[in-house]
Amino acid sequence: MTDIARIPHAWSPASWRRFPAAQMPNYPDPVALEGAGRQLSVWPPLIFGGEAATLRERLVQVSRGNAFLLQGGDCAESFDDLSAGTVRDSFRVILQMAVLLTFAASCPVVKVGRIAGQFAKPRSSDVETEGGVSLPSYRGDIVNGAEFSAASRMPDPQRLLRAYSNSAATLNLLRAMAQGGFADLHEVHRWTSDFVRSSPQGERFEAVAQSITEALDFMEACGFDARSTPQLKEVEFFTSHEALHLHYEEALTRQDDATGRWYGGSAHMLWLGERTRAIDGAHVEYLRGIDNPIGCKLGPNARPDDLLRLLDALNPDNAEGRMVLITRMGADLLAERLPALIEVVQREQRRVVWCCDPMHGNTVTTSAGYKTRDFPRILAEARSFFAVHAAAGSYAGGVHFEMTGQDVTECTGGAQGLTEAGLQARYLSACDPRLNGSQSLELAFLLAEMLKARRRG
Ligand SMILES: O=C[C@H](O)[C@H](O)COP(=O)(O)O
Ligand SMILES: C=C(OP(=O)(O)O)C(=O)O
Ligand SMILES: [Mn+2]
Repeated sequence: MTDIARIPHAWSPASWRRFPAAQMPNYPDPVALEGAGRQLSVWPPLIFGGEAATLRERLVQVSRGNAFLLQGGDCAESFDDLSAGTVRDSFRVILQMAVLLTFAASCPVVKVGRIAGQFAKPRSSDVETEGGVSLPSYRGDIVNGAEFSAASRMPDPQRLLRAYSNSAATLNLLRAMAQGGFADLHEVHRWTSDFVRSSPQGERFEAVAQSITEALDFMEACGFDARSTPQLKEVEFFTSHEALHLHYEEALTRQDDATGRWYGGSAHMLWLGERTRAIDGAHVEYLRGIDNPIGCKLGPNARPDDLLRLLDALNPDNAEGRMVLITRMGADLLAERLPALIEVVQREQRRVVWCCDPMHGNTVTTSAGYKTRDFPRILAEARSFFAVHAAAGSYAGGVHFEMTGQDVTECTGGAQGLTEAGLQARYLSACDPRLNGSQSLELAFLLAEMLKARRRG
């Protein structure tokens, strides 16, 4: 394999087309695909380069150990699920998690959703077989439909346009909620959804919310105008998704007038998946040329040498705030495999944010055919991530997880005691199992404890 950055050629938003692209769908009508790309390329970008640059500044603070990254959302957003309710419910759970960490551990939290564009999925197999019938796998709503029928599984370029408009509508609501009063700390009691309120986690959260309200009342009684302080009234919220569908990403790439830099215009942060991070592949080629913060998933088989070559290609200047390394090794393997990666980053003095995805290395399929993850194993990987970093003198900078604000039954375990038999009650995910609102809060309480312990040394 030859590293892409060592092959002399000029980068452009389309230069990825010269390299092998893993996980791309097979479109029956390539002309229609190019047409959809042309349409997207004249529509406005969803984010501005300046916003991506702001996220990089926030990530500099994470890499220096002054803040914590919280990145979460659906495994796969679905077109039909878009409503004010679904967006609001996910957003408020992330707000709740962030406020818990900020309050309990006095740690600023950088909030990034897997939202407003998380529509493309890599799959382990190109085909899915049911009752003796084999069809192309579901690859996310931007490509084809989840329903098991030949018509639905046919890749359709019009879906790129729908992905754009769903993302725009989602982002519009997120921006309104972040800045229009919903995220005001005075509203903290409204962030708990009804089904979480009655759970043990909901009660625990309400106790924290009460303390926050009392702190605000105290500040106001002292004459501090908490109601018009932007830091208390608004939040910064960023979007992200896996940069998998390169026709879509190419079409939304824009050059910043002021700086001449290229930005991916589909989200603030984009990441490389575990299955698309080949050093000679199209996904690395696309991402190396844009200036957004870039994530890179690292599974248990990632070798130190692979990581160095990726960092050379994606961040040749070793700029701070550019790279987020998202390890997803599984609770059993992390302690064995992560130290070598940390060591090479330390030895080569690479500037990165280390983030833990405790979901993707812990997926199992039940005998009834549900993909699930056991909550205690998710917590175990998160704990192990903190412990390994602490032992190496490295900063555990964030977590990346799949969640929804809905009352789903997709991951087993947690305070609700969800069992395998209970999964079928409300298993709604189109792809991987997500934490529900209550399990997400439970994870946040554990993280808060670990952050607090670290702060106290
Ligand atoms: O997040 C996505 C999944 O982990 C990925 O699509 C692989 O899932 P699969 O093994 O069911 O294909
Ligand atoms: C596919 C995903 O992850 P990974 O690339 O780590 O398997 C994902 O984040 O949904
Ligand atoms: Mn997933």
